[in-house]
Amino acid sequence: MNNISAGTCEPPLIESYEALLLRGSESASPRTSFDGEVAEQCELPLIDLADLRRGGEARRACAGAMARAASEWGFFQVANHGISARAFAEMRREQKLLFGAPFEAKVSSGVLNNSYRWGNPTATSVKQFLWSEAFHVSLAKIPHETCSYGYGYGDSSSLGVAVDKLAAAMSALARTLAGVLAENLGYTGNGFPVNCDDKTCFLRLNRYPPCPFAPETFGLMPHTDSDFLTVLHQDHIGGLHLMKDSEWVAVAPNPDVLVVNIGDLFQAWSNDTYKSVEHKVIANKKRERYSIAYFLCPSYDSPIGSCKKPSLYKDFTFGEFREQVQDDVKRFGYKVGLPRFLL
Ligand SMILES: O=C(O)CCC(=O)C(=O)O
Ligand SMILES: [Fe+2]
Repeated sequence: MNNISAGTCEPPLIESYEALLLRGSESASPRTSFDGEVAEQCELPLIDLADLRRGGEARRACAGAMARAASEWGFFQVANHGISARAFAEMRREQKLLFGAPFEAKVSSGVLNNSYRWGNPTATSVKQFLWSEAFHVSLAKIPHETCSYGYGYGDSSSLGVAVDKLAAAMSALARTLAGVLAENLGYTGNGFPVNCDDKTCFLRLNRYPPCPFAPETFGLMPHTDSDFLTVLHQDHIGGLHLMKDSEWVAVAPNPDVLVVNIGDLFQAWSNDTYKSVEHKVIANKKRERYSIAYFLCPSYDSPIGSCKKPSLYKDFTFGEFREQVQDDVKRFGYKVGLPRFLL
């Protein structure tokens, strides 16, 4: 990393990739290696949230369709979601400025609470390399002074405002969707998930630079999300793939809708009724791609529990789940996830 010239905004992906190639180790586990097949494009189930607001039979049908998609696909798209195109455009503008800042500034200026990541520091072969950079922002605190990254790029107030505004809108939407899905399984409590507020969640700003080794390279490796539910806004480039009936399928990109997926915690709480499905991003040779993900998470000390007895899973808190995931990634190079907690 010593040969980075001042002002270069790109992380040293090529250098790191080539260093891994030189190491020549092909020890990637089979579950993380690229299979080289071009996946078919699919249309995810599309849920019109205007029906939810209509109430009565329209709401019931909408909730039913959402629950079906959550159990058959683990994924769906929502239209008429109520978040303005302007809020996404403003965030995207800030996102582009932020990723356009010098690499050194992204790494060391402390911007967005030191949440910058790039590549895959634990990769032992090119099959595990990630052609992406991201700010994985805990919403516990985004003090506005950490929104400044100097070098004359961007200014603290507009980045902070865009993050706050979008996080609030995505939070409200994620909670509404989680509430409807929980209600569908008989939940009658107030607000779902419990112990979840604006400060326990995460916002992730992703950028996938053009990749000379595409499409044989991951932007993001196959994974499931360690949360209750994720809401994703992507641009028009495409690259997101998900596992459907044991095959990878590509999600047709549509910036006018949001992609929603069930996370591990919802799968556990729903006793496997809703599915936390593996997904990945394939890098693109020519075009850069941006996405924004909101992760609906409870506080670390929250017991996840189950809506049905007997539960398929041991009792665990979100903190215990995260710790186990981190331990497994350190020990094996990949996340084991929910199977660790099966009874
Ligand atoms: O960028 C995407 O399309 C997917 C992002 C994702 O899966 C994640 O951030 O967990
Ligand atoms: Fe994900």
